[in-house]
Amino acid sequence: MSGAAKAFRAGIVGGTGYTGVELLRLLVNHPVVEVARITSRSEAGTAVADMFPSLRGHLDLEFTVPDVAQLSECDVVFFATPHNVAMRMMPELMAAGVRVVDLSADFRLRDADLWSRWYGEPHIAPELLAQAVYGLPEINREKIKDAQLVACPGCYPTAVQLGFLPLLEDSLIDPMQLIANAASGASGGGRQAKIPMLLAEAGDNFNAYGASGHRHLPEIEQGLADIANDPVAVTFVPHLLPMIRGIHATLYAPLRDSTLSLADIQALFEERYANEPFVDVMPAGSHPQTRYVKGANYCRIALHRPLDRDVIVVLSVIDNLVKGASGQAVQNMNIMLGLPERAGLEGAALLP
Ligand SMILES: NC(=O)C1=CN([C@@H]2O[C@H](COP(=O)(O)OP(=O)(O)OC[C@H]3O[C@@H](n4cnc5c(N)ncnc54)[C@H](OP(=O)(O)O)[C@@H]3O)[C@@H](O)[C@H]2O)C=CC1
Ligand SMILES: CC(=O)N[C@@H](CCC(=O)OP(=O)(O)O)C(=O)O
Repeated sequence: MSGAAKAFRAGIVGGTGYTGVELLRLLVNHPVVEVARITSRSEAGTAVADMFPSLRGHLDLEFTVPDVAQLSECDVVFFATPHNVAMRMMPELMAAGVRVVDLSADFRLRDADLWSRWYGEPHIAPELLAQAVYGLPEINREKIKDAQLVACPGCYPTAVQLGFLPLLEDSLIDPMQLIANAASGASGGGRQAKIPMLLAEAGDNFNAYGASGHRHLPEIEQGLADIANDPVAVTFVPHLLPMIRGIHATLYAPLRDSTLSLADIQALFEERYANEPFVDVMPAGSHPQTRYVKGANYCRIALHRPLDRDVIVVLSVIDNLVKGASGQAVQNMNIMLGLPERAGLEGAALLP
């Protein structure tokens, strides 16, 4: 454990969940950011390395109860809490001038009424929704630089938006007929997940859920409509896969111009993502696997045009806890603090 102080101090609210411990895993290797505060109401006073022995030797810190004054001493505060928590503390933290990266859904939707329809209670801080910048760097990098509050995208919305993005930006597909089938590992349900995530329920099984309407649908449609500059309609069906980490999204889009070849579209994707440090366009016709991104901050994408028909199939994979949550949060923090975007996120995926 190095005793040398680093240049920036980070706080984490909600450090005992999967995204909290993933933030810790990434930040202990960050060259210039140190975790100075980490909160848990239930584990206050417990050493972080006692709760998470995976961090023994990396971090000498105890959980404390969430306290705005203490958090205000940090350069950036992450919320790794369930929905409906960050919005309660946000007005006070924002007034204290703290910069915040929220991993929950509290500030992802711009419309407070839409938010409360999907999240089940009135929004506590609707006046802050307009200030929140949606934290998908591939779209909002410039706005993220100066943002005080960044709302990190959900895991499914990250995989889906990055897959459709170049096609919608160039109006190549019919935005009203998009289909996204996506499957997630069980860590997507969080550490407090209920019965469906038990090994005996989720193991050796595969099922769709939320097919009649999942809370990520309005977020996906809001993001894609911004990209398309037009209304979009997406049929989105999430599935639970018996694995720990990873999302595999299979996206289907009707092509507007049948004279475009797969090679043309591949070239478009390669050009659009050429300068993106964390989006990898694989050779056309390949099949990205979730293990190609396990533990890493990448989204890997591959394109298909089956039998040369007028449908583009995009395969998009991420690690739900990294590019889908904590890695993307660190990427946003790097942009906000003017640091190299890859700082702390250099690691390659874990294989096998
Ligand atoms: N798992 C994933 O793949 C992804 C998750 N997310 C989102 O990230 C967020 C965190 O998820 P996850 O890591 O699974 O953790 P949990 O949802 O299990 O949240 C756990 C943390 O929040 C703290 N917490 C709970 N209630 C409160 C409260 N009222 N005030 C302060 N702290 C509270 C808990 O500590 P204590 O109760 O001890 O205070 C605990 O540390 C969620 O919004 C989730 O939806 C986003 C993308 C992907
Ligand atoms: C497998 C599983 O249950 N996944 C979660 C979504 C993942 C997630 O945490 O969503 P947020 O980013 O919005 O928090 C679900 O479907 O509710």
